Amino acid sequence: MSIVEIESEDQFTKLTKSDPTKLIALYFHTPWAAPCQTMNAVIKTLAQANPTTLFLSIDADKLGDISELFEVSAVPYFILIRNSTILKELSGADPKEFIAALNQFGDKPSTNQETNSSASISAATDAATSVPQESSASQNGAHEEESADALDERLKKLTTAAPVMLFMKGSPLAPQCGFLRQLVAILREHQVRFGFFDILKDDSVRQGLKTFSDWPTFPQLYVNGEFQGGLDIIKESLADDPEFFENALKAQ
Ligand SMILES: N[C@@H](CCC(=O)N[C@@H](CS)C(=O)NCC(=O)O)C(=O)O
Ligand code: FES
Repeated sequence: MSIVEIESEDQFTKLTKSDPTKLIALYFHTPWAAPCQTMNAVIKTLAQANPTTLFLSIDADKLGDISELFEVSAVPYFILIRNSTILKELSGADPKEFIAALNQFGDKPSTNQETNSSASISAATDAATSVPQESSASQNGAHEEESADALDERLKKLTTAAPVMLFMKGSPLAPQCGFLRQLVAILREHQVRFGFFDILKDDSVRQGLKTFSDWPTFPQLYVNGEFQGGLDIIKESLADDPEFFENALKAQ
């Protein structure tokens, strides 16, 4: 089964109810988020390699009601469902995590398909080098010898990966501390769509960003590649200007 691009809520309801025992993979994305561009290719490959799984692709901006139903506040976002039960939720552009979840909950593909899929999946994974969350590869030492310049370059890319980028501990659905929870709530309240990076997955980014932004703590919020501040500063900025986010997004 290839991937179905959802056009309406009705179509979504019909498809998700048609065969409850089938594994359904929801892929939330937006046209503007750079990490989604990479994941689009990965998802296409995975849909071909896992014909028994129903892949539904959902534009989170266009289909806000479905996104709200699943409390999707950042993209890319994945949800695996079977028998109307959420088996797994994943956020961020880490193809490896998604592939592992599919292997865990999906039906095993035939040997032939397995060979094909692992080849193309690793190609798709390689393509993800410059996007957020991929750098969790540093956990396995992939960035061990990263020079100061290379880190600086990577931070520049990360801070501009989406118009609004939040550097946080954990993910928007599972913020790992109260400061993060508050800032995520503020962003939701103002209906700001944002990309995020989990700094707990990459210590080089965690430490490097403190120097890069000249700011010692997290959360850190970037708009159009410009550092805006941590939680307290964002609260102050909003008190001074209720349209702070709109204005920051307009400024180039
Ligand atoms: N008042 C700060 C609170 C942020 C804060 O104190 N964060 C700490 C604890 S989450 C931090 O990031 N420490 C540095 C680290 O964990 O690397 C703000 O406005 O953002
Ligand atoms: S992780 Fe402890 S206060 Fe944020």
